[in-house]
Amino acid sequence: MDVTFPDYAGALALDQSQNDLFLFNSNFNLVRANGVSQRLSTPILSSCFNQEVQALFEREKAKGIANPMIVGAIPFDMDQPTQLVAPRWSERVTPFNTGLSPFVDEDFVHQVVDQGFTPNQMPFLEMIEQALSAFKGENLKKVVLSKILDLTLDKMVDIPRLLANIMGQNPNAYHFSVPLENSVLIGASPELLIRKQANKVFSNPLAGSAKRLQKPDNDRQAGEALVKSVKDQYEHRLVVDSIRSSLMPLVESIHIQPEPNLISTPTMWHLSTEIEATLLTDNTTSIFDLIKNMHPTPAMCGTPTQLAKKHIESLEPHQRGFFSGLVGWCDAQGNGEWAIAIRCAEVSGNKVKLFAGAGVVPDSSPESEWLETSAKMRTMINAFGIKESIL
Ligand SMILES: C=C(O[C@@H]1C=C(C(=O)O)C=C[C@H]1O)C(=O)O
Repeated sequence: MDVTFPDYAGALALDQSQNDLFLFNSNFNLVRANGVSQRLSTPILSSCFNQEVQALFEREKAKGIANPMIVGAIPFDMDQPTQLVAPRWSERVTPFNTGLSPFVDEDFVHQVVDQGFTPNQMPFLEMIEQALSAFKGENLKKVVLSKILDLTLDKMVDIPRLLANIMGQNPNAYHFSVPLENSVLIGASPELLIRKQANKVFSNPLAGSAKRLQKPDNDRQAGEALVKSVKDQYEHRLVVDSIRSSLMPLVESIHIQPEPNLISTPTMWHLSTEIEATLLTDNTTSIFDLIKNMHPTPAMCGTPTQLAKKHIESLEPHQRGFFSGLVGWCDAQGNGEWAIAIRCAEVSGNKVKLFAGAGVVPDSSPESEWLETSAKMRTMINAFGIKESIL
């Protein structure tokens, strides 16, 4: 049966006229929200952040909302302002699963009028070389470096239709559409920083990547080679070790898969580890406290965190903003889910920014990191229906 966009949007309860819809969809929760009752832009690391969250929830409760929600985005740099809101309307329902996937809206096509990378290929390769020389002198073990692709498209982007395409093309991802001040942050992330349900927490870090290939045999071999790659296993282990040590002081028990799984998105292979923990009893740890301990993991930043962050600030010519930050929701009862803002775009009218990063360790090669970051941008290039070869 042919599935048209209106059918698909109907199944998603996507309102085609709403450009300011917040949506977050995982295998566990579909959260939709709309309008702004209160805003919270205080940086998450600010000393008054937790008090402000409490005060915001209290004011919502005073309006008669039993279990208010906060939705939005947290930047890569936790000292920068958040864009969080208590919405006027929200709902959390069982996740979207209509059996309509896969859905590709063949008529949703964009042409690229103008494009530019920051940094361009040559300066990107030099940036990676500089990172490689930084491993020699210091205690640096891994640094994640990124590039931005700025696109001007031939027409304004229809956000609900883009979202339907993202969901149809990437059925297993964390789907999100988050209205920001002057743009919409929208994408299909494969990576979960944290889901919290009462005193149970779950995290699913990824690190170590290979591009999917067209021919099934080659594709399978690329996945197998990733599992055997000492470099990628090392890159991955740094992330898992960091999450273990950030959760340890807060949990009663923790279970971490001994070896990573191989997982795939339509465009990439990744090494993936599932982590489950139970918080200490009588614990007042909020999901934001957990985020403060965990974010940014070495999957987005590097190891050791502060040193890697310093290198990112000096090597990357762009500001990441919300890219490689977090998108999600939480409620006043302490539940919530925050995915990492990757495989996504910031869209404003017909202007689009794509982002992709890659973990650099001493065995990395600059050319491979360029190719890996381009491959990661494919998720969104495909979702926009961009046919020309621009990467
Ligand atoms: C930073 C990105 O991806 C992250 C980096 C990975 C890696 O270096 O192998 C893998 C998955 C993500 O944790 C991105 O997609 O932009």
